[in-house]
Amino acid sequence: MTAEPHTDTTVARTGTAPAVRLRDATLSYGPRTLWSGLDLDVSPGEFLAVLGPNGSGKTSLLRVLLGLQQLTSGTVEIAGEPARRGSERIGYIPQQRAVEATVMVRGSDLVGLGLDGHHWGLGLRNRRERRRRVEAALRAVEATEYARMPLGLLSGGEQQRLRVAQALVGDPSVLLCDEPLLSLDISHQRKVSRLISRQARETGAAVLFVTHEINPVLPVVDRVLYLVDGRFRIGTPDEVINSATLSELYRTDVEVARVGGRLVIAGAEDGEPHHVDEAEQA
Ligand SMILES: Nc1ncnc2c1ncn2[C@@H]1O[C@H](COP(=O)(O)OP(=O)(O)OP(=O)(O)O)[C@@H](O)[C@H]1O
Repeated sequence: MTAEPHTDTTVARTGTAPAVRLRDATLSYGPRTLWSGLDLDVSPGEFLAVLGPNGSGKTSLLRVLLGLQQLTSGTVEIAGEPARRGSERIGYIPQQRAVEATVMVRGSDLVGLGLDGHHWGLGLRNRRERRRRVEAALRAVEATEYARMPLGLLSGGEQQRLRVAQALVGDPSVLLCDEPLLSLDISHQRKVSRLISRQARETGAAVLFVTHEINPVLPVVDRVLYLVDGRFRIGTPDEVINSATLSELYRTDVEVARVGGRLVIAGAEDGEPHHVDEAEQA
């Protein structure tokens, strides 16, 4: 889609080299095109929320940036270089999968992989610095207490906080987060959102944050990429998450209301992806 609301001019305005750049990007699986003509620049320090119903291609976009999935056409660059597997510039919080109860790897070892998982042996060079950084990352997600326990014995939320620490510990230029708040309680949702946005502000990491629930991150989001059935819009939350734009994207009547600083969306075909749940209001 090429019309005016989708034109991405942030980088041109600020003059900063983009951390992520997609040009005329198309991704198809066989005859099915997930998205096409996607032009997107994400600046260092920017927080971009990636929204859309199930199957709209959000995770696939992250896989493209990770070099795990080839574009069908167009180009993708991370910090000026073509996307490639195993880039140490990228921190990645994958969509959560339960770890088998038999997995004996300790939480602190998982976090350490975020520092030297790309280069076997690097950790031996400076063990003290490595330990300091791992411990700081564990403290940041409040995981110190259980960091020595086997992963398989931890709750889903505890495991998730360790994945967040693993993604942050390497001080990445680009932080890719695939629904990182799932399975976290409200208090840890807030803490993790703030932690990720602080990382963006303080280290200049560009954040792409896939989520079905915009409200926990609304205060820290700079722009939104909203994908629906091959169509998309890019802009500030106000530019994109409004009744007119979402009705156009979903091709059905969608109502968006602001309630106490939160967005309530009704009528989207994916249910109500950003409605305020009871726990959130508590
Ligand atoms: N390697 C693949 N080959 C064929 N189809 C694929 C492949 N990977 C993903 N798909 C399909 O592409 C579509 C988009 O998948 P993707 O995981 O990117 O969606 P999503 O927006 O992240 O969805 P969700 O919100 O459910 O996580 C899905 O219908 C999926 O089945």
